[in-house]
Amino acid sequence: MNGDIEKIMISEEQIAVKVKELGGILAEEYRDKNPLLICVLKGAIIFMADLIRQMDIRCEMDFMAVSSYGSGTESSGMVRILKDLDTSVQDRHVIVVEDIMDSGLTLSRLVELLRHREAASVKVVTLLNKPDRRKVEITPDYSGYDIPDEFVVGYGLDYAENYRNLPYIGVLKPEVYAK
Ligand SMILES: O=P(O)(O)OC[C@H]1O[C@H](OP(=O)(O)OP(=O)(O)O)[C@H](O)[C@@H]1O
Ligand code: HPA
Ligand SMILES: [Mg+2]
Repeated sequence: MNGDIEKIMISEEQIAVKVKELGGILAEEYRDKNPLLICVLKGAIIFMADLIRQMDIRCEMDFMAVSSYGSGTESSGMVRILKDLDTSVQDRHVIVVEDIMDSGLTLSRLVELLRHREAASVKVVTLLNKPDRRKVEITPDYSGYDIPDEFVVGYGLDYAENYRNLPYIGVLKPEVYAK
């Protein structure tokens, strides 16, 4: 696992500081709004788990699974709903929680869907943002780190379903892709 990593881009300590900061900002903004945090499975699960514990307010969580990447490193452009929400978003203040905004396709489709379902408000929080890769016009409402156009793994992010359990954000050695 660790041996497959070429470099650590964002350390465990840096992530913790940023997650605490984002949690504090969201708690302030959403106090008394009982927001519904939607975790976009699977990548956002680790971020969601840490973020929600840094929000000292009443809030709820739900989960959605969508897929655009399959097992590769390029978005297919199609966003399929693999698992839908259990909760109605109608008249709810929704915060979509993501690990990364890359092409922006996943989040733009998701935000559109949640607005169509008549959420009171829809905002996006992402730990990582890759603005250079955007294919649609969308900006995260809250973002942890802007990162360069490199494929990253760890802290929920996978390559072919592996490496999600690394506690930091890293870049794989090129030979890993050749396997
Ligand atoms: O901005 P985009 O180009 O749409 O890419 C971002 C999305 O792609 C990844 O998920 P993926 O669909 O690979 O599923 P996963 O979360 O289960 O890994 C990532 O977790 C985001 O959800
Ligand atoms: O850089 C990335 N790493 C892992 N999954 C991703 N999905 C979009 N971008 C990425
Ligand atoms: Mg994802």
